[in-house]
Amino acid sequence: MTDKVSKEFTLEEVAKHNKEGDLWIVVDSKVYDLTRFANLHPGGSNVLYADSVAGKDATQVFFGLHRHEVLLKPQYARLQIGKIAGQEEQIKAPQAGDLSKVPYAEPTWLTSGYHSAYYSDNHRKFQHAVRVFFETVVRPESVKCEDSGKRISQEVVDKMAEVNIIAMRLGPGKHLEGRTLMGGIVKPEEFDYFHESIIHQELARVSSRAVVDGLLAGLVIGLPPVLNYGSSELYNKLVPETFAGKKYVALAISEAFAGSDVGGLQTTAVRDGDYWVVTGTKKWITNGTFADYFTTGCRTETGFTVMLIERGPGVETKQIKTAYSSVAGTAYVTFDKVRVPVSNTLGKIGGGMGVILSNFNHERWMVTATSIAAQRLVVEECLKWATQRIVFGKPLTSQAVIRAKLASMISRVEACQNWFESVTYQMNKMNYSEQSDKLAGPIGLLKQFVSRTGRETAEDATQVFGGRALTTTGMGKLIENYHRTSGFDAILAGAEDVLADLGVRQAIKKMPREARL
Ligand code: HEM
Repeated sequence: MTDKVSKEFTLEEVAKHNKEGDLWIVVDSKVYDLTRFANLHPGGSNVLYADSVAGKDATQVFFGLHRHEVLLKPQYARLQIGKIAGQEEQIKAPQAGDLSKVPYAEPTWLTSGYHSAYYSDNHRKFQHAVRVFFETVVRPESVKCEDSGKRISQEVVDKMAEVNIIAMRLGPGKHLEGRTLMGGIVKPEEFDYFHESIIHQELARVSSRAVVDGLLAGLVIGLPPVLNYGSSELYNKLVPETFAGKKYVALAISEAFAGSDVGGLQTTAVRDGDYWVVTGTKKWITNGTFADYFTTGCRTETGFTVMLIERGPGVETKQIKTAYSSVAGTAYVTFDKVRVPVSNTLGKIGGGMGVILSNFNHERWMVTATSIAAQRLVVEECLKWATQRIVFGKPLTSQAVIRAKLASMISRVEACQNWFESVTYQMNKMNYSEQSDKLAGPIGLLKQFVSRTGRETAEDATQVFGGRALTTTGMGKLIENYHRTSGFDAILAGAEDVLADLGVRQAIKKMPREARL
């Protein structure tokens, strides 16, 4: 006995069902009965009754107008009543963990037949497990939360905690000791920055820009000062509850008064015995709407001091509407005479600038990792679209101007990835203070380069997709999202121009006195 979808028809049989009240079509060898669906079709019913569509093989026109995922949705998949005898489906549904076969859709280290100086088989095994996790657990949540603007559910956070993804997003270090990472694929002492970068890049492949931040980016940037500069009491309190996904942290540095110019901050902490009394405001605080702790930069008598402030009396957060989804929890935070134990000070009193500046490196590096993965996805989308889209009777790829745009996009993402890998290798070889000294400049330059190329790629991709890149649903939805949000990479963790300047200033500082032409 054959089931419904394997029932076989000939094209001649399908051709008889070509009118209102009796409408079949073929897409990629599969026969769909659209008789009842026609009136519900979001693109209207009349397009389906066209001579070139009704009762015909509509594969080409279908893929000019819809993403493959439409056919995979249960409500549409069940319209299939059989297949064409002698034909096999060509466009396979991707399986969780699959590597894309589209050229440049994966970095070379994941592309069959290519080699890498940096990645081992352990990284590949790890990457596969992380991709399966993100595609099966995070992607569905990402789609839901991007639309609703609601924070990521506790259920997903719990699953991330279970495999220690939250802990791993903070990089290698003693905080990983004794933990089973991704089911034991990598030992804590072998976990390196390439492993970490895999997590950031896989996350960016399945998520919108806002979800990348909503998935506890605040913790990734707010917790390291506690790990690196906090007392052992603070460490022992925060590490278990945050890595278990039960408490959230935000980094509260920027203010309406000062963004990249950290020196201009106005939030003040005044000493009162064993307490600081903190008053001021913070703006653009990622995850601030739901954070339990705020790693906060304050002006103190002797300079700038960083401290951990727990949500409690005097702490208020309210959501700021931004160009991306409120799933990121972007907040305006007010501290009104908040009493903070002096033991919550991170680093030396008055030594906050060093705490913040050294913390920036990892954050900026992480932003480049996610930005590069997002750009690569845009390249993949453009290559697919330009191949399947027929204009003036030919695929878009037959237009030299489109090929030139693809050339620029591919070159940019490859340049970014290669520079990123080289910096990541240096991070693996350096301790924290060496990184602070030697990599602040290069990471600043790398980040400004990556965010700039990202916006150029967003522009190019928008031209390739045309009007489809302007709608939040349908063929160009990822391009629309990327175009709308790629600017975040250029601002968050240090504005592009400031970082370019930082990189050059660091280089000038290190110019040898004897250097002459
Ligand atoms: C199994 C068959 C089909 C299903 C399940 C289906 C489903 C959909 C869905 C869900 C949309 C909304 C946009 C999106 O989410 O991508 C859509 C839009 C559309 N569909 Fe279909 N469709 C089918 C076949 C066709 C065919 C054969 C044509 C041929 C002309 C067609 C023409 C359109 C058009 C013109 C739009 C509007 C596109 C836009 O706004 O850019 N559809 N369809």
